[in-house]
Amino acid sequence: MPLQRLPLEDAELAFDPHWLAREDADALFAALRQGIDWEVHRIRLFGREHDSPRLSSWIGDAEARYRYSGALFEPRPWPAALLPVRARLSAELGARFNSVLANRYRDGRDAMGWHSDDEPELGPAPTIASLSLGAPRRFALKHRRRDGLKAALELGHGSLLVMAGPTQANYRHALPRTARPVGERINLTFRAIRPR
Ligand SMILES: O=C(O)CCC(=O)C(=O)O
Ligand SMILES: [Fe+2]
Repeated sequence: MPLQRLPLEDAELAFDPHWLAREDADALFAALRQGIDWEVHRIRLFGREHDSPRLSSWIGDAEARYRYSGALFEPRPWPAALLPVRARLSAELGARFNSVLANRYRDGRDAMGWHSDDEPELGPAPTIASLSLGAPRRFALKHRRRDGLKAALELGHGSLLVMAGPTQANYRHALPRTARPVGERINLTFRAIRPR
């Protein structure tokens, strides 16, 4: 099934719940869980440094340095398992991704707070391709200025969500904590970074 446009005013979203076949998603999850050097990134929130509540790795081509939540990240090299995924995304989306932020949510306490991916390195209308593996989690979006404009969707194993155009300028998004018992999840956000 191809990517389906999701109707949400002031956003440009496309979704495919089964972008990766089950077996391919299983294999990629296992390869990344074991093959990435997962770290706890420090993030700045309201002027204070904290450990982020998840494991992360910033991966990319050498030029893809990235300032994220107040810290500068030098990219790690691409794991072999990600190269065919990057090539397929680039071909299907007509976008040239040079980096990916990998996040691993160990259980329902791991999460990501409200933010927009609007760092200057991404440019004004970035195309960000978000591939999810493992346990399904709820992903929420809310408009930055227009009260009541919001959406939520479940990002399951092998699903692809593409956020493009004005989405980051107009919306924040989050991966909320949950008290439900949930298994591990890995999310990959493919990005095109323009070096400063
Ligand atoms: O885990 C997710 O689905 C969200 C990740 C995200 O928003 C990000 O990496 O910027
Ligand atoms: Fe994000």
